[in-house]
Amino acid sequence: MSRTFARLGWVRTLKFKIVAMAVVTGVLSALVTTQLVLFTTQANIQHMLIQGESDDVERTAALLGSKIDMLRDALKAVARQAPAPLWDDPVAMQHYLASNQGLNALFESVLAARPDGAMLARMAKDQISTDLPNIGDRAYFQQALRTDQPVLSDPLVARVANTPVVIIAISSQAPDSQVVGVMAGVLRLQSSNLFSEVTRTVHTKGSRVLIMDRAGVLLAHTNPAQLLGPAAEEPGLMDVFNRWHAVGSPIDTTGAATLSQGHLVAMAGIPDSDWTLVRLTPLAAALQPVDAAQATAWKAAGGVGLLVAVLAGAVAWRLTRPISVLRARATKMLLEDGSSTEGWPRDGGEIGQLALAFQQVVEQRQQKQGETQALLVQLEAVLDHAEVGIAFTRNGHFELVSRQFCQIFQFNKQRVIGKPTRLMYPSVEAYQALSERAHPAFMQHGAFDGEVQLARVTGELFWAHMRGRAVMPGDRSQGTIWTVEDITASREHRERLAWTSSHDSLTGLVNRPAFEELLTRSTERAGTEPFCAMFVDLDHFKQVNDSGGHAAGDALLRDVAHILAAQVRQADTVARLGGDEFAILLRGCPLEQALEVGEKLRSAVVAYRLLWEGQSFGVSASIGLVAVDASYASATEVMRAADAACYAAKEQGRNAVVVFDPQAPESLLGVL
Ligand SMILES: Nc1nc2c(ncn2[C@@H]2O[C@H](COP(=O)(O)OP(=O)(O)OP(=O)(O)O)[C@@H](O)[C@H]2O)c(=O)[nH]1
Repeated sequence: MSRTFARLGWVRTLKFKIVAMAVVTGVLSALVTTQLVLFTTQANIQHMLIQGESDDVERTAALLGSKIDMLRDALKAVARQAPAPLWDDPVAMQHYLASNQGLNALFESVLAARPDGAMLARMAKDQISTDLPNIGDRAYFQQALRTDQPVLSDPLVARVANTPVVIIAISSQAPDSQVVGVMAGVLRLQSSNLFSEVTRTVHTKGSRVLIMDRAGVLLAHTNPAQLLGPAAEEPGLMDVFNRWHAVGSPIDTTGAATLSQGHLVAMAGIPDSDWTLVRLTPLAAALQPVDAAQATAWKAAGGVGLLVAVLAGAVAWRLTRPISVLRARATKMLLEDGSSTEGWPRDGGEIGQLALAFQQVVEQRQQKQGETQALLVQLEAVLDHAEVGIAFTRNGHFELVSRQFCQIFQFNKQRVIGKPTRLMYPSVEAYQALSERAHPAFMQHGAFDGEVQLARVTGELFWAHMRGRAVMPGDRSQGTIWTVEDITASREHRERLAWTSSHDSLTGLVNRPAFEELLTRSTERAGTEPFCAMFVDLDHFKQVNDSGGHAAGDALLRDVAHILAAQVRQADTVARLGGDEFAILLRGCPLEQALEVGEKLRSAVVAYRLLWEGQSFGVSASIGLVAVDASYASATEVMRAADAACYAAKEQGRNAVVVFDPQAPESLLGVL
């Protein structure tokens, strides 16, 4: 895992980040620019599309209008030129119609009828027709009779051909303005060249063209099967149609286009007619050019973005090369000893300044190292001449030690540097105990001064006087200076002196001053911790001295001391007050129990025999016992009471234990 991170370390480099940023910025700027351009142009393109569509439909409608005009004019010319007698002569009329080739080419059929509706003649595609029905009931015929202008019929189904048609009709008048007949041209919607060009020409895939009248009847449609059907049902037209129909189906020759029901719907009224041209284009097809333009734009943006990214990346790579050189050279700088001016990047900008700064740092570091080295040599010389052991420690490790320090601990100077200071202590517990002692001292006084038991490398324990002082007061992280002095000998001497001053040299028991001190302290606490005290005086000891000599007396005193000490608890104290007098302090012992102890002592002493140079010596003990409580004001009082009880024991014949009665000190009771 860590190796993977190490391998991907270059990802975190400044160079990579700058190059990546340049690449991303290049791509993003290309994409954002494209998006902005498309966003602002899309609405314009759409508006232009709608405008173009409405203009186109308007132009087409105008064309259709002029075409209808042309048909009207043609029919009007033929009708007006027909001489009046023709209207009474069917054969002549037939000839007249047949002779007008142009008219026959324009219309599906051309007919002439008298004012009563009787058809005189009919030409259908250059053929004279014999089928001549009466058209007197036709609305367009009636309308034509009433005006001298051409009339355009509503769509209707031709009686003869049974197909949807529209008819242009015009009346013919005699010089006296009498209507002599009506001439009509039939235009078959299905095959008429009137609309076919318009409806068949599909500009956009999926678009439909239709022509409808005011009632919404389809006169022309891209699909001829829809003819005469309702325009309202045309997919995509319903909403627009309903709105148009609701305002009275105006024939507005100005083109208009709108987006509705997923279609681009363009409408324009055909001039001089009741008809409207409609073109429906599915939105997807209508906007296809916009989409195509967008796709092209995105592709171009992608290409430009890629190019910009590559260029930006390459430039950033080139520009950040000094950073890589600086990094590599700075890394090498940490490993080498001497200073070298080679390999640093030559750059006029910040990198060059950084490189120069690094070189200066290297030079300064070398200079400082030299100075530090010299200082260290001086320091070591000073340390090595000091009488006490000196060590400089930091974070629990040795950083500097003096010769004397190593001698005390028997450390190897070279090896101990960097090792934990715990090596000075006999155990982990001792190390922790010293830490707990030293910490508050450092906090309070900024220094530690105390006697500590330490251990040499060999494991040998010794007592040391340790002094520690933080290099920076209040901040031990900067290191601590320790001095260590081996005080084992002086401490033992001191302890020996202390023991001698408080113990009897013959028996090793506590001596009188020490016992009196103990008795004083115990009497002061007797109110809460009552105890018993005994005064023991050997009987006829003088005889031992006299018979066996002073040495025998000494031997007996030593043995008796051991016997007394063996009969009491560890917490109790047996003291020799002097001569053959002993005292015992029984801590926390009730009187009854103390009496038992006294009896045990008496029995043990009387049972003991000293064999000395062929002789046997024995003694007994007179014991005075006193139960000490708050009523005793001082140790002297206690001693006096015990002494009095002992005296009473002597008086009563020796080898006895007498309890001091504070109520009747004269007539002591409790003799055993
Ligand atoms: N061997 C020896 N004798 C000592 C020492 N100190 C005192 N004595 C002697 O101990 C004796 C104590 O005297 P006493 O207590 O009067 O003699 P005792 O024979 O025990 O008399 P009672 O107490 O009345 O029974 C004296 O003879 C002292 O010289 C000592 O350190 N060593």
